This record gives sequence, C-alpha cells and structure tokens, in this order.
Amino acid sequence: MANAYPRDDQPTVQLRALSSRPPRAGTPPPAPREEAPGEGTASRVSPAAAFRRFWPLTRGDRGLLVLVCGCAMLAALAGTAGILLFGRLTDTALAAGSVGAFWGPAAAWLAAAVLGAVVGYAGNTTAAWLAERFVMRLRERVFSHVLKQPPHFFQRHRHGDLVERLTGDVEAIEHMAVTGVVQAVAAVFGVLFYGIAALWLRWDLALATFLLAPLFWVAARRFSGRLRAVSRQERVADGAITSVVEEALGNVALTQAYNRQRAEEKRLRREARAWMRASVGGARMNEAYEQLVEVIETLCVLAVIGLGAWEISADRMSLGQLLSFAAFIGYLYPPVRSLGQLGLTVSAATAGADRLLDVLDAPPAVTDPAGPSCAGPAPRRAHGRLDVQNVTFTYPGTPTPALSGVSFGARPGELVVITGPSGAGKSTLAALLPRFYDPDAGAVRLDGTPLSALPLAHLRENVALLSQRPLVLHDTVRENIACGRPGATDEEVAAAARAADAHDFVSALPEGYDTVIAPHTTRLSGGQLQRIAIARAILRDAPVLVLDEPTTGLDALTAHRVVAPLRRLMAGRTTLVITHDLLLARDADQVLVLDKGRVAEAGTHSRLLTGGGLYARLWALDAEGRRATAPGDAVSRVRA
Ligand SMILES: Nc1ncnc2c1ncn2[C@@H]1O[C@H](COP(=O)(O)OP(=O)(O)OP(=O)(O)O)[C@@H](O)[C@H]1O
Repeated sequence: MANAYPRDDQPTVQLRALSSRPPRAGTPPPAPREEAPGEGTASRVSPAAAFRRFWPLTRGDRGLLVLVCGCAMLAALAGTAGILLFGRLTDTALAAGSVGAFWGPAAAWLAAAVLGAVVGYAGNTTAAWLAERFVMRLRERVFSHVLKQPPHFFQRHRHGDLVERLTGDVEAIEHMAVTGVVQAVAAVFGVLFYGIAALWLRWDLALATFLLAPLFWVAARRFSGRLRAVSRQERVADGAITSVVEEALGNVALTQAYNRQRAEEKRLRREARAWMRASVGGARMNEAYEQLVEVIETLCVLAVIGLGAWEISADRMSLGQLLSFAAFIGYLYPPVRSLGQLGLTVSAATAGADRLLDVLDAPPAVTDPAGPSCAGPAPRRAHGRLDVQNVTFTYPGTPTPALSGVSFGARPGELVVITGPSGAGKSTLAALLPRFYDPDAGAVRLDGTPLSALPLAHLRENVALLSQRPLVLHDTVRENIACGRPGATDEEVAAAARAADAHDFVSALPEGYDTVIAPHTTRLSGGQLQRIAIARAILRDAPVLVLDEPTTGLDALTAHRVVAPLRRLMAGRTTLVITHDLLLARDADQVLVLDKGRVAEAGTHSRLLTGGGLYARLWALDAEGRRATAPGDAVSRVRA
C-alpha cells in the first residue's frame, strides 16, 4: 500500500553545485508498522539497542559504507567550491561586465560540478545497493526464523501481519541502519562545510542566520509526534487490509458457499476507510509541515537579503558575496533539517525494530542438538523403532496439558492406529514425531535415540508426515513430487507417481509432469493432490510414516482411490495413522485410544473390542455411521 508521504527510500548525497532551488531535506521516512492488536504498543527496545541488534547485518559492507560517506563528503566539498566560484563569477565577470574574467571561474565551477556528479552517482548508487542488500539480508533472516516457528506461532499471528513485518518493518529498520547512517554523515558534512564557508564569508551574518536554525527543529518537533501517530494508524490499516484480503482469498470457497462476499467486502471497506482517513490525515499534516518549513526558509533568506542589502549599502559587502552567502544558507538549512529529522527516523525505525524483534526473539520450538552430532557425517537411515515414554505436553499459554503420561512403542514396520474423541490429543502426539514440539516431560525415541539428540534434518528425512491437507508448492507437478527427495531423476518421480496411482491423471494434464500447480489449485481434486503427496512420501522413502487423517474430507470414491496407494506407501514402514475411521484398525498391530490427553486403552482391535470400553463404543458408533452410508461407501467395500 503506498504511503501518503513522499518517501526518502534511498540515501542521497547532496551534490548539485548550485541549483535554482536548494535541495530539500527528506520528509520523515515511513513510520514502522503498528503493533498487531493485543501486542501492546510500548517500545521495549531503546533506539541504541535496536541499532546494536541490526547493525551487525552491515558486516562485510562497511568498507563500502565508508566509501559512500567519503562520496558524501566530496559532494559537500564540491558544492561548497561551486558556491564560492559562483560568488567569484558574480563579482569578477558579472558585476565588472568582463567576459575574460568569466572563463577561469567557470571552468573551475564546471570541474567541481562534474566531480560532484561523479561522486554523487557513485555514492547514491552504492548507497542504494547497500540499502537493498541490507533489506534482503534482514528479510531472509526474519523469514528463515519465521519458518522455524512451531504451528501455534502461526495461529497467533495473522499472516497479513507477518507479511507486513517482513516488508514494511524491515524497510523501516533499513532507514536507521544504512540510510540513516549515510544521511547523518551527509548532513554533518553539509552543515560543516556550508557553515564554515558561510562563517568564512561573513561570520557576523552567518551567526545571525544560524540563530534562526532552531525554528526548523521546533517545527519538526511540533509535527513529528502527530505525523508519526497518523502514519502508525495507516500502517495498522495497511496490515489489516493485507490480512483481510489474504484471509478472504484463502477461504474463497467458504466465502462463496456461505454467501459471505458482502460481509468480506464490508470488512475490506472498513479497513480501507481507516487507511484512507489515516492516509489523508497524514498527507494533510505532511503538507502543512512542508509549507511551514518553506515559510521558515523564506524568512531566513529574506533575513539574509535584508542584512546583505544593509551591508552592501554601507559598502561592507559585494553583491557576489551576498549571493554566495545566500546560496550557502540555502544549502545549509536542508542538512540542518535533515539532522533534526534524524531523531524521528530513528524513533520510527525503533518501533519497527520492536515488531521485528518480537518475531526474531520468539524462540523456535525446537533446535538442532548442540555439539558435533550435527557437524559429523549424516547418521544412517533409521530402522524405524519408536518409543514414546511417559510423554507430557502442554501448548504454550494453555492451562491444561494436551498429552499426559502417554507411552507406547512400535517395532520397525508396525502399524499403529491412534484414535479417540475429538480433542483427545491425537494430532498433538503426531506433531511430536517430526519434532514440531518437544515434550515437556518424558521422551520420544527413534531406534533408541531421543529425538532431541538427532539432527533435525536427519530426523525429518526419517519421519515423513502426510497430513489431511496436502502440501502443495507453487511449482510443476514434477517438482511437487521430487521435493520428497531432492535430486530424484524423472524416472524415479514417475515410478513414485505410478505407485501412488497418480501417473495416469498427471500424464493426462496438458503439460504432464510440467504442469504448474499452486496451493488452492482447482486443476486437481483433493484426492489427486493427496496422491501427489503420497508419491512425494514414497520418494522420500522414510522408515517412519505419520498419517494424520489422510482420507478425511475426501468423499468415499475419492478415498477409495487414495487407500490403495496408501497401503503401498505403508508397506514395510513403521506407520502411525491418526484416524476416526476404524476400519483400518483391524489391520493394525496396535490400536491406541487417546482420551483427554491420556492413553485410555491400548491393544489389538479384537482385544479392545472384547474389552467393551471406549474403543468398543467408538467402533459401534463408527459401524453405525458405516451402515448409514454402506451402499456408497466404496472404502468399506475395498477394505472388507
Ligand atoms: N496450537 C494449539 N494451541 C493451544 N492448544 C491447542 C493447540 N492445538 C491443539 N490444542 C488443544 O490441544 C488439545 C488436543 O488437540 P488435538 O488437535 O491434538 O486433538 P485431536 O485428538 O487431534 O482432535 P481432532 O480429532 O478433532 O483433530 C485440544 O484441547 C486442543 O484444543
């Protein structure tokens, strides 16, 4: 969303030797994104602490930063020389009416302008490169950190808000760490050179005009707070608009099915109105500030001209001196303004830093084990023996444990069916196996080694997860399958697709395996996507498989097409199937019935059935449901 304020995206080096209008200082940079509701608005990091946290990202580029600062210095120097030469030209060539006196100062002025242009170009383009590199690095770091977050992190942060943090807040921090530094250096050199030159020309006049400088500071102070407030409101609305659009597009089928288009449009309009109000308010405030500064500048120039006229009338100053002096003052105020706004830039960036640190400091739920195990040679493929011992787990911020004292084991190649009422903790147990979470107490072991002692990459190569909603990458069908085992050949991909009963429908697509699919694609049905996910899992060839409701949400016929490939996938692997559909339980080596986070019953299907407990009741309910759908229940028929 465009910001209403003119943006100073790139650090600029002042270089024009003399222009019809003095360069203006940049307006305040965009304020950072507002905190998401409920996250609090108080800054937790000081500007210095925020700077220290992000400054290390400039490592490797600091030599270039020094070069940019050097360019800024040379540009200010060239500007100073140009103004002095302009004064000389006025006095020698113009006032005296001598063409001969024109060439010398004109050539020197041109040389200064060319030098200014060259260093300005070099400085500005390098600064732009450094700024974008910083943004790129920071964004990559935040993105990589976000990708390590546990599932509950994404439930607590709206996706739109995370997108805003990865874009707007990252840029706000860049304004402090790179652009801010370059602008500060450029402004300091500008103030120094133009100020010294003005003092050198007429120290008394210079001091008189310097007295007016605090007016800029007062104006900046008066407006900065309000500007920041409306800018923040704009960012809040910005984030909300992104979230509304993203949520509506993500749930477009639901929106249409429940005729929620109007409601969604209303939601968007509400946020867009808030954004518009803030945007217009910001534009008004910004314009008022700019115009006030213009008036102050005019006041300063008039004061100089007034004093100059008095000095010329008393023969204490030449016209050339006065014009040079006025030019210096014109050039001097923008860097003064720029320095005044630096505080604003930094405090705005600090709020962005706050939001980003909120994400960066969120600890990943799991980390690789410390020590040499990760650096050493990759451990061999696991056999697939699983031991879950007395595991207890509570989701962060929730009062009751989702799992309490859960224990069971599975030998390589065994099939364990995990069932139980809704909310019993089945999916939570599944999430512990690829280590999305670590248990608070107890241990999960693979071939006798605690999962926390295995390198994460190795563990996830050995434990394949197939969830109810298949993962779809925005890529070709081939890549969607091959990501199960990077480097797989086309033949291996096709063989996996055949085993998953996907080859025929993939081959029938207009571009076959090269057909591009995307999340929420309508090109493939739910069952077809699930078969692509099965092909991926077959290619991965992990010894442990976790299937979380793999056929839920599919109609009976589609589920039937999925069951056969699933069986091929499960063959020879330790498989944990989380399901409410108990037909598979008859084939299981072990059935685990969870209730309220505890193992209520465990054993074989027939033993549990004769026990007459929770499992028997669940089976009876399931059988009743099957009878009701018996004529069309293809899965039942296939399995029977
Ligand atoms: N991210 C989360 N944060 C907090 N609590 C959660 C989270 N995910 C699940 N829970 C809670 O943990 C408990 C177990 O949930 P889980 O999803 O494991 O149950 P389930 O047996 O898989 O249910 P279902 O069969 O409906 O999928 C529930 O009380 C649930 O509300």
